[in-house]
Amino acid sequence: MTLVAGVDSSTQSVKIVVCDAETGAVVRSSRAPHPEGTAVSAAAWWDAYQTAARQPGLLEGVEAIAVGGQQHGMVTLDADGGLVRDALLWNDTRSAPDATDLVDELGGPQAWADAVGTVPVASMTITKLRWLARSEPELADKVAAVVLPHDYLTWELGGRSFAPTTDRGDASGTLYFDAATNTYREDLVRRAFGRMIDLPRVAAPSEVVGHTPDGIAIAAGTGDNMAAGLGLGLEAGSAVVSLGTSGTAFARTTTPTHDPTGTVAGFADATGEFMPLVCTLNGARNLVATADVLGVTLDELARLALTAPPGSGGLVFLPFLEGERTPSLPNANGELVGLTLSSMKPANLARAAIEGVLWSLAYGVDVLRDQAGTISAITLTGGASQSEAVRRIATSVFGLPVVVTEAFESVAVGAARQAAWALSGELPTWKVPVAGRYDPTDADVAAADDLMGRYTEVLRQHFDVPALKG
Ligand SMILES: Nc1ncnc2c1ncn2[C@@H]1O[C@H](COP(=O)(O)OP(=O)(O)O)[C@@H](O)[C@H]1O
Ligand SMILES: O=C(CO)[C@@H](O)[C@H](O)COP(=O)(O)O
Repeated sequence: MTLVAGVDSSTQSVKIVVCDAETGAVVRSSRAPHPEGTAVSAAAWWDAYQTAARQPGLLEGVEAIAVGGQQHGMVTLDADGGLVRDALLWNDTRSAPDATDLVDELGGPQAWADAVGTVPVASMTITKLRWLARSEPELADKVAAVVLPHDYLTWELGGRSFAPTTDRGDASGTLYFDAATNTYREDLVRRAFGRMIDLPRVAAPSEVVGHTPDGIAIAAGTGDNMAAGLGLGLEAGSAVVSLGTSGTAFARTTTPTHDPTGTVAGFADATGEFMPLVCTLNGARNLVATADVLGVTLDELARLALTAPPGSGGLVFLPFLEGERTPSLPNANGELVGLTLSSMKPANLARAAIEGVLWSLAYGVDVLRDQAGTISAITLTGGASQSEAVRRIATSVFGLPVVVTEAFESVAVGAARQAAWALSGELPTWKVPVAGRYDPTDADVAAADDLMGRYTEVLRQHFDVPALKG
């Protein structure tokens, strides 16, 4: 059996899977936690990878490996390859004013949508470059190169024996890469940082970029969402909704998108096509926080939520516990609206948290449809997709068929599939372990419409969101 490995280096942890290159079946796996916080040393991710990889026999017989990594994080290297400062992560909002400045300087949101397919918000690497140049000029002076989390791990995996590489999927999240022409926009780097820096070479989707000291072929790797797309075999016409630390909704298109409202980011995927994507800062952790407040486990939260009616008795939970990126409200706090003697029940709060987190992505799917065309089903993935309540409530929030998988590390498996592609030169067809499909009833579709109306109205009343659809 030919074996390949995939790595998911995401916000909260690293996961490694070893798969049969022919079928994709996972034969071994391991994981290790990442440090908390929105500014983290990239060395800690490499340490976590090494801890997970030390599991006896894990990588035995593996012939190729690839890394899917959390997107956008700014990893700064000096001329000797040392880390200049902690990486600022995708969910670090300190560069929000820099995003506003960059949007204005280029001539507004449409100019950015035209240039690189995406309007800057604090998550994007380019805004972090500007923040660094403005806020820490002495450190900025030391920066020779900037790479993304997956680029850094790929480089370390190769024992730093080749120059850093990236792929067009992850590069498209920097906002100084134009995925329509596959070129870096050096003018935008200079605009943000004041000078040019070394950037990783953009490898082809099925390329072997180097080898580990043990002789394992290393594939290009990609962003975690792009890897999940590969792991789930995403095709045009459906969307993936991921509930990890972030919430994301993304589709696959053959042409680039350019959404000037900033809701949909015009990223590239890991196959050579495009991946329009909506991302929120508030995924699974809002559910964890709600379970904590209610003093219950995540399983109990799910059981409780399923005892409440659709609409949670009138409770509306705007899930902005970590500020928000889509819509762009970096300084927002969450809101719980509609408290009455009858609605203020633990079960309603449990369900409202799930409805709120899913609603923000249902809103995203609505806008995604405008950009990507028909979306006729949703596949759920990410840590919180294992919640029975999330799975069952999703149909009455999206009003669409919802496909769920067995417990499945879609990012790590997608990275492994890319490794198999690089090894053989053929993208293998792997079976996705689908556990079930929930088709919405007429009542679910009506509940989804009602929820969308109520949430959009509360959002409109409580926050200034000029580009709000509907
Ligand atoms: N049954 C569940 N219900 C809700 N949240 C869950 C459940 N299982 C795991 N999670 C949450 O999912 C998150 C981890 O998901 P994951 O996709 O691995 O995140 P990331 O890729 O961002 O590190 C954690 O916050 C964890 O608490
Ligand atoms: O910023 C984005 C997508 O644009 C996030 O989706 C990050 O890629 C982090 O992902 P998770 O750690 O939540 O999987």
